Amino acid sequence: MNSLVSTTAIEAQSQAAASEEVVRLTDVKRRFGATAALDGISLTVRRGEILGIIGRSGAGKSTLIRCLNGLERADSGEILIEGRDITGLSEQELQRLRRRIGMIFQHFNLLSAKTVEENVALPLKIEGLAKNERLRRAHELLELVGLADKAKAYPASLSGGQKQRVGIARALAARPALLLSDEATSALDPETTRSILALLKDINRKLGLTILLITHEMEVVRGIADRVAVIDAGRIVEEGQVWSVFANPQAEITGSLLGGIRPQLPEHIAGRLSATAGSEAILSVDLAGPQAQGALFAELSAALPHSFRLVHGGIDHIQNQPVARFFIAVPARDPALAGKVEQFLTARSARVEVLGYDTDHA
Ligand SMILES: Nc1ncnc2c1ncn2[C@@H]1O[C@H](COP(=O)(O)OP(=O)(O)OP(=O)(O)O)[C@@H](O)[C@H]1O
Repeated sequence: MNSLVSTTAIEAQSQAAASEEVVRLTDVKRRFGATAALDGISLTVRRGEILGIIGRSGAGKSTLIRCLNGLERADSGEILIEGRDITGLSEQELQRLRRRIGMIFQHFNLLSAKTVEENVALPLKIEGLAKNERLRRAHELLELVGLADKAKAYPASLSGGQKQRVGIARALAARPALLLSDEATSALDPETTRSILALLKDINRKLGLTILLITHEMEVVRGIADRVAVIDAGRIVEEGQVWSVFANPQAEITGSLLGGIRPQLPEHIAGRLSATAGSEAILSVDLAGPQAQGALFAELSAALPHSFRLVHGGIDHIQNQPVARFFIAVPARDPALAGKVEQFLTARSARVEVLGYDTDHA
């Protein structure tokens, strides 16, 4: 049966109601002594969705993932997997639950003494499937992850990216309802990371697989997630569609995690900004959606000629939505000009901030 839940009528009903939610956490808490590792986490992951959970080291990501697969017990709160609360399950029931949850890890966790096909088939051996069935399924999965020719190889002869492909095939062997990815690309170089994220996205589309991934890299979230939840000190401090959180981060931690992949004011300019006076005012301009396509600056130029010059920035496309961030310089000789430019842009849904005055621009 393709479910964790046993077949009493009431349970079947509640499962149907919750079938679109593979995961639902409500006010989950877990302390270690004085440390609140999880301090009231509530979130949902819908079927077929990819949710990215991002946070700094120590934010609570591993504790969250361990609570989800039952390796850690929550102190309080509710954890529903496919509509069933797992917080009170016995060890034996948790083992059955884990079959519904595939996991991939930063360091792959492959068995070095077993071949690739044996690694992939292992979860099915535990399930009690006959050997020819196990190998048939393993080959099907190796085909899916592009490693059909490595079935007889040992993990030591594979690259990091190939090892993670084996890890993904193994995680999918028992047809899980949920794939948990624990920093699965953190040990990989950027190009291999991109290929693994593309593979996960492809599997998500082909199989409708629900994926919850934890990471400390916004690039990973940007590359694959539908929604993102930002975790800090055991709390979800921000949550939303990836493009919208990238376009308009609310929490300070989100802004800082985004720092590496959003345009930033070049350091040599930032370093010489004055808070009060200079030859140009430097403004940051954030835009998302149709307004971010670029016509806005042409309109600004037409409405207020010679009112600005572009300093830095660009347009990104996230989940097919344009997300733009520019830095512009407005001559300070007319003290009212920066205010007029700001007004023009904010009236058209841009977020504008005066960062300071450039003291050195000729
Ligand atoms: N078994 C434990 N005993 C004591 N403290 C713990 C334990 N597990 C986690 N913690 C503490 O709980 C907090 C959250 O830890 P957790 O490992 O969940 O964070 P994380 O976001 O996964 O960090 P990282 O990215 O570094 O793995 C940290 O302050 C950590 O020191």
